[in-house]
Amino acid sequence: MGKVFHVDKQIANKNVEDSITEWTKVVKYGDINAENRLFGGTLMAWIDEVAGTVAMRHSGNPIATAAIDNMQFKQGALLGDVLVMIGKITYVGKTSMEVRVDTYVEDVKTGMRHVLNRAYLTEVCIDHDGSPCTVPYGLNVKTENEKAEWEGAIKRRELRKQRRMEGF
Ligand SMILES: CCCCCCCCCCCCCCCC(=O)SCCNC(=O)CCNC(=O)[C@H](O)C(C)(C)COP(=O)(O)OP(=O)(O)OC[C@H]1O[C@@H](n2cnc3c(N)ncnc32)[C@H](O)[C@@H]1OP(=O)(O)O
Repeated sequence: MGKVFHVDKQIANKNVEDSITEWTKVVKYGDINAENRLFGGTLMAWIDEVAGTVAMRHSGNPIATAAIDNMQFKQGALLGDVLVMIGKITYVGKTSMEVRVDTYVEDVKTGMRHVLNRAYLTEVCIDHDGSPCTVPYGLNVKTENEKAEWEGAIKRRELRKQRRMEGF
């Protein structure tokens, strides 16, 4: 586990582009089921890793995934497909961050990308004993898109809170 920041409040802001993370993966034999399709669980693990990397790059701190929203598979990916995964931070709370990960299948002939999955993940900064700690950096929200994501994140946060209060 990396070094842990110990701050009571956020010390500075970072930009969304400071931690944007893009991964390209080719679907290989070890990733597919008997129908030559990418396992959903494998994709979930990759999404988790992309989001975790974004959150670690934003906070400079160890993190844990608290929640993953919305794992709809809009289409499947097949053996040999090229996947592009783009993760970006959308919101920073006191100890948690929301990260959006978009996954596309890219047609290598045309460069066209088709959406496979969109997920929002809640990543929490943790200290040496695994307890939540302050995210050292806030977020500069500059563009209209970034503002819309931030406002959407506040609504999603409320929904998650409500779900937790209802016990699931
Ligand atoms: C330096 C650069 C290096 C880059 C190089 C990268 C290298 C490559 C990286 C690979 C990256 C892999 C990334 C994998 C990441 C895992 O796989 S982690 C493993 C799976 N996850 C876990 O084990 C977590 C288990 N859960 C827990 O430990 C605790 O529930 C947590 C998450 C620490 C939260 O603790 P808690 O006491 O319940 O927290 P609580 O005080 O109630 O809430 C704290 C915050 O979390 C939020 N929260 C808590 N529970 C939830 C929930 N269920 N839903 C939504 N929000 C929640 C709260 O709203 C609150 O937010 P703020 O208002 O403070 O912003």
